[in-house]
Amino acid sequence: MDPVFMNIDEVNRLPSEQFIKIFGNIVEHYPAAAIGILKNRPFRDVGSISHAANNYLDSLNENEVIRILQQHPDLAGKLADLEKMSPESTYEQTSAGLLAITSDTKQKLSCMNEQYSVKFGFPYIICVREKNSPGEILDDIESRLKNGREDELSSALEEVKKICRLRILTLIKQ
Ligand SMILES: NC(=O)N[C@H]1NC(=O)NC1=O
Repeated sequence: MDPVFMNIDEVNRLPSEQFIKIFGNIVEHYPAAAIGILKNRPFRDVGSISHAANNYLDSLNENEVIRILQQHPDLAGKLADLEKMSPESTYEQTSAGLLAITSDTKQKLSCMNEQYSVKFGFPYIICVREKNSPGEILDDIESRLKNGREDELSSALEEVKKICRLRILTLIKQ
């Protein structure tokens, strides 16, 4: 991922198309989020960008939320194998150690991912940069598999917000 470090004044001065280009993947493959927060400029600080993104995400209906969840690559899944993930996801999954797991762990993860999406109708999403190891992620998916659909839908959206916040922080010089 090419790091872009801007300060908040530079962010506020960016032409709209540039803003959308740079912030277009703060929500995975969903540039509509960057477009949706443009009107909130000028931002006071990095926190207010992430606040605007959270408000945008909270304004979406269930179908739109599910569409967003479906944009995320599975953890250590097919897209990772094919090296076809976005630079942001590649960075995140690498930093959580997911691209260097044993085939046993990979198989467990794949099996639980499958159970999860069959049960809930959307993929398992977690902000992996907040987890220390693949083992912690396996424990999380195992425990979340026991939840009901409504709870999981809102947990998944909260995880998208965490991923989004960390992606915004990566772009801004503080
Ligand atoms: N499935 C899923 O949670 N994917 C992701 N999570 C994260 O932090 N980056 C991703 O690509």
